Formats: sequence, structure tokens, C-alpha cells
Amino acid sequence: MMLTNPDTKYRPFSLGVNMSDRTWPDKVTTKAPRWLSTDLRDGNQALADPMDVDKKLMFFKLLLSVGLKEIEVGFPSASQTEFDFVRKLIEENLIPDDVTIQVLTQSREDLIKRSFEALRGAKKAIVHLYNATSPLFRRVVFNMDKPDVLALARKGMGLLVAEAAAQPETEWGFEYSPETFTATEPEFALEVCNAVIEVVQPTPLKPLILNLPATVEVAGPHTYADQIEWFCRHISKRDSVVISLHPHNDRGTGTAAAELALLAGADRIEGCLFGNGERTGNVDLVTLALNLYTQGVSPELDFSHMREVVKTVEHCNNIPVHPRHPYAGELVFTAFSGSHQDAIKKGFAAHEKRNDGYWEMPYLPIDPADLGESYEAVIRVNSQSGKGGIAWILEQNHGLKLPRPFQVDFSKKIQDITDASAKEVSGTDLWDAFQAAYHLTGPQAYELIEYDHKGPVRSGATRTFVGRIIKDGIETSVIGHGNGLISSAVRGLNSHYDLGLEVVDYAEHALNVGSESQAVAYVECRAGDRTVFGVGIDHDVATASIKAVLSAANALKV
Ligand SMILES: CC(=O)SCCNC(=O)CCNC(=O)[C@H](O)C(C)(C)COP(=O)(O)OP(=O)(O)OC[C@H]1O[C@@H](n2cnc3c(N)ncnc32)[C@H](O)[C@@H]1OP(=O)(O)O
Ligand SMILES: CC(C)C(=O)C(=O)O
Ligand SMILES: [Mg+2]
Repeated sequence: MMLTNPDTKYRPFSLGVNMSDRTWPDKVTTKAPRWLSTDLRDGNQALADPMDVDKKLMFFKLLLSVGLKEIEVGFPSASQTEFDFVRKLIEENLIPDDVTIQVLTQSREDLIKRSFEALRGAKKAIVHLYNATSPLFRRVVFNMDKPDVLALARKGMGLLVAEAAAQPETEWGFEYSPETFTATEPEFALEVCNAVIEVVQPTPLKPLILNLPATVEVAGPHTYADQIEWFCRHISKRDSVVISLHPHNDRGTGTAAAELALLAGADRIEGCLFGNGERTGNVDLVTLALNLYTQGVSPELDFSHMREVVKTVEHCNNIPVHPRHPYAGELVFTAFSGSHQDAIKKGFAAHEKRNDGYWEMPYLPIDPADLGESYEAVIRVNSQSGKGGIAWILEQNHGLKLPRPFQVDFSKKIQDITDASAKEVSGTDLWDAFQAAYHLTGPQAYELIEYDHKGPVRSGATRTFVGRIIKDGIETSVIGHGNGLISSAVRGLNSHYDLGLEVVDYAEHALNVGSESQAVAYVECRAGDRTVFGVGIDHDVATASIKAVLSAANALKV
């Protein structure tokens, strides 16, 4: 049972810095940060079955296709697989010149040496060393005082510098993480990082990466932003350090934390695609990048092949991407509900009319096409749907532009189907239902064989419709007079079959689907107190209109 009194079990976060003069809330992000993917390290270490070399390579290639330039490829001292993967990348020359690989190590001499062994012969590499700095870890995990922790960081970074000097053929970069940064006293985190700066002696041309992780997310995103702004203000040699973020998502605010901390002065973000990673995951690079994109800022990452990205990541991680995952889930561009569909349909029409390129679409913050998605999934129909969505699908798939009263009529018929089935109706089902509802397929009481239309083509002149119609299996000749094709046909049908049909509205348009050019005609008819609708499709627009009248006549039989 849930405790009613968490205050006897949990303490509120209290290591915040005093930042009443914070400046980040007024800032705007105008350029992409440096990105590092840690899918192959932090993501991988969180999998029940870590990736083998083949999967790591597949993921690595995917990251290259997305445009990642810094990739943490593993923890080579952890296992043979991790070591072998780094060797493979180097020995088989699989790392493009503009890409830098990074590896992680603890501050332990044997592990550091093994990491450098793994990296031998690399053109460029970043060695990333971490040790936890927070009071809890000092007390419980390391049994160390602050000076011991400082010494551990200094010693490890000193070893990195020495090992790098012994392998001068590689262009080295160094990264230091005070693990559990957000839960560390800010002054102590600063002291450790300044000590590391003393050891590494970075310069603006050879900067040190200081990665400030929310190893476990323990406070709100605004607190992380304050911590980062405070750190940026106080760190020595700010021009010689790259401030990197590494948010995890324990409170579900990893993305917010990264975005606010970026405003607070950070230069670089480490995370994983779709937020894989320890526990609730690392911050999601896809969401961060596309959040920038939809603000008109190029993230310098390419997700125009999103389905392929999702498929590969799902395969390598053996974890599905949630159907509602921002930008990537299979349902995120889909509206089932009527008012959303109506707004989207109107949005697309307005977009086409405006033709200024700007994306202003109700309910769709990004153009699915930018992610390589079609518009097919944008509207799907179930019992929550309305006429607009149904009309959209018929227009997208079959080119039909149903007049509004026709939309209302067909939507009622679909509602009956979805209410009865409690299921989604596919585009194919919708088309089948349309053809059946308006007698384009299936048994028909009235069927046109051929017709002729005679008489002077002049305004007000009487013309004659002569048609051969099959009615309930019996062929009949139908003759009617009127001042137009439709009126003469309707009169003919009324006098032969006593239908009492009256056309109250008519519409037609060309139908270009595939290579075929056809015409479609719609009629709305009254017969006594009944209103029926008819549709006809033919290569010839006049024939389409006769078929539409017969379709309405068929509706009277139902
Ligand atoms: C927040 C993060 O993601 S940190 C990265 C975590 N990733 C991983 O751990 C994945 C790879 N790790 C591994 O495969 C293993 O932990 C190894 C190979 C690195 C080390 O394995 P082992 O030598 O068996 O050590 P094990 O992990 O059990 O214990 C950790 C020891 O290292 C110490 N340690 C932990 N972190 C660090 C560090 N950053 N620097 C120095 N020592 C550390 C611990 O205090 C403990 O010391 P103790 O044995 O004196 O108590
Ligand atoms: C190793 C460090 C950067 C880490 O993964 C974390 O603190 O979450
Ligand atoms: Mg991490």
C-alpha cells in the first residue's frame, strides 16, 4: 500500500544554488548544441542483452546516417566484446574522418590502460573518465572523504594525459564527469572540476569536456538549469572547457532539463536515440533535435528516414519504441477524433492555398514528410471520427471531393459500422463501404446500359433522354423530356417507375487517380419526405451524371 506520509521516507531536494539573478529564462536557443550519442555505452549497458559486435556496428552506422559526429562507442575495459568492437572500428577503418569516437572508463589504472590499448591507432578519440562526487556515493559506495575523491579524479585524469602522450599518433580529447553532479554540493563539484582542469591544462584550441550529469534526475529541470548556469559562471578557464549535459529521465523531465540547461550555457548534450538508457533512460536525442527543428533551428541531425531509424534501434536494443513517442511513434501523426480530423483537413487545404512553405497545421507540429512519413496515417477512422476525416481519406485515396451534405450522409453510414464493430475502419474498408452504400458495386435495382440525348442544344430548348435501363433484371426503354440531360433523365425515370425523384443539388469534378482521367458526379435528391444521395463515376461526365441519378434511384429501393 502507498504510504500516506512520504515525508517520513523521502527528503525534498535541497542542494540547489542561489540563482535569483539567473539569466537562462530569458534566453532562446538559436543553434544546435554539439551532440554525443551514448547509445553504444550508456544505452547498451542498460540492456538485458547487451549488443554484440554486429549489432553495435549496425547501430554505429545508423548514427553516422543520422549525422552524429561524436559517438561514445563503449566501455572497452568492461568486456571483450566492448574491446573488440572498438578494435574493429579502428582496424577496419570504419570511422569517417569527421567523426570522433569516445570511450568511458572508471578512474582505475588497469581500466585506463586497457582503454588506451583499445584505442591504439585511432585517428581521433575522446577518453571519458568518471567518478561519483555526491555525499551519498562518497559515504556509501567509495567510503571516501572529499580529498580522496579529489585525488581519485586528479589521479585518473593524470593517467589519461600520460597514456595519451605515449600514443601521440592519435588526436586526443579528454572528458571528465563528476558522476552524480546534480546531487553533489555545487561548490565541491566545482572544486573537483577545477582540479581536473589543473591536471589537463586545456586551452581554447584543445578544450576539456566537463560533462555534468544528472546521473539520477533528482530535481526539476529548472534546478538543473540553475546548477549549470552557476557552474558556467564559476568554473575556471570557461573558454577552455566545453560544458556537456548528460540528463537521465527519472522524473520524466530529461528533455526539459536538457533544454533549460542549454539555455543556461551548456555547449553539448549526451543522450540516446528514443531515450534508451539506465532506468527511465538517457535524454532522448531525437526529441531534442526535432524540438529545435520545429522552432526553425537546424539540429544538424537528419531524421528524414525516421522509420528506418526506429526499426534499427528497435532491432539493436530489442526494446520497442512507444507508439506515442514524440516524432517517432507510429501513432503520433494520426488523428482518429472527428474535430482533429476536421481541423487537419482544413489545415491542409489552407496550406495548399497559402503556398508560402510555412508549416501551420492544426494538431501537427511537424510535417510528417520531413521525417519521410506519408500523409496516409494522418487521419484514420473509427467511431470517434467525423465527416471531415472520412472525406479526407476518400479524397486522398480516390480523389473524391464529396459535397458537404454527401459527407454528412456517408459519415452516418460509417458511424453505424464503427459503432457496431467498435473497430477502426481501414481505407480499403471505407472505399468498399462507399461503393456499396451508393450502389457502385453489388446488386442494383436500376442499371444503365446506354442512353442517347437528343434535341437542339440551346438555352430553354426541350431535349429528350432515351435510355436503356435494366430494372430488377428486366430491360426497359426509358424516355423523358426536359431542358437538360439530368432533368430529362429524371422525368423519364419518374414516369416509367413512379419514383417521384427531384434533384435538389448537383456537383461534378474531374477525377485524376493514377493515369486514368474520369469524372465523378454527385446528386442530392428528394423523393417525398426522403433525401437520397447518388454518385456516378465514368470517363464521360454526362454519363457520370446519369449514373449518379440511377445511384440515387437505387437508394430509394433500400
Ligand atoms: C553512471 C554510469 O553509467 S557509470 C558507467 C557504468 N557502466 C558500467 O559499469 C559498465 C561496465 N562496467 C563493468 O563492466 C564493470 O563494472 C568493470 C569491468 C568496469 C569493473 O568491474 P569490477 O572490477 O568487477 O568492479 P565492480 O564494478 O564490481 O566494482 C566497482 C569497484 O570500482 C569502484 N568504482 C566505481 N566507480 C569507480 C570510478 N568511477 N572510479 C574508480 N573506481 C570506481 C567501486 O567503488 C568498487 O570498488 P571496491 O571493489 O573497492 O568496492
Ligand atoms: C558516466 C556518467 C557520465 C553517466 O553515465 C552518468 O552519470 O549518468
Ligand atoms: Mg548515464
